Amino acid sequence: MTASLSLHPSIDNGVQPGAAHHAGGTLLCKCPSQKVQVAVKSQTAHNHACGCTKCWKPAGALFSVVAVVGREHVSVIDNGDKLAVVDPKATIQRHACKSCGVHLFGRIENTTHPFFGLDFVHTELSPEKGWSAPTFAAFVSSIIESGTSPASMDAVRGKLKSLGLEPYDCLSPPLMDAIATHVAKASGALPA
Ligand SMILES: N[C@@H](CCC(=O)N[C@@H](CSCO)C(=O)NCC(=O)O)C(=O)O
Ligand SMILES: [Zn+2]
Ligand SMILES: [Zn+2]
Repeated sequence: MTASLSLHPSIDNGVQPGAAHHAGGTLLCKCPSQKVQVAVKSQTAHNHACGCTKCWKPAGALFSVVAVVGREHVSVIDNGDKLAVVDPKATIQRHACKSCGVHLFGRIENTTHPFFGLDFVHTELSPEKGWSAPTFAAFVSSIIESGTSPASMDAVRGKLKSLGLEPYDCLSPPLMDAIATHVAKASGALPA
């Protein structure tokens, strides 16, 4: 791999900072007409590049870029009949457009999951600017599961670091700590 290595079109030339005040926007699928439209009426959080095999990636991208937002801020506003859940057994139920394949939002329905209440969204699907910027890269080693050569991983991690996106092979330490804290409170190892 070379310096022209492409990770995702929204970060390849540098990460754009988010706006201090951002009211949200509308996510659009990639159909030429009758687009699925999903309103997200809040700024997002924990935006990250994700190398896992399950998150939606634009054509040719090695990574998805995905953030979370409270599910109460997410609503389908048009052409919702085109949506279907990609894998009903997955923890994150990704609602995708049946025509173009884009994932409009991923929802956790398990009320005991540490991230219950948060939806996963790809804000590149919105024409609005100012969404929170990605701050790390998750599940980096997972791009091998999609066919990336292990020999490319030094270059991939190097480019992520050069973009200021620290690479992790799971989630970031604060998110892993939050998950572990939730588990410990549920088991009684920590006070609830
Ligand atoms: N190696 C696997 C990892 C998949 C995975 O665990 N993905 C995470 C992160 S998705 C957004 O950060 C996850 O929480 N998945 C739950 C789910 O997808 O339902 C692979 O690459 O497939
Ligand atoms: Zn579509
Ligand atoms: Zn993912």
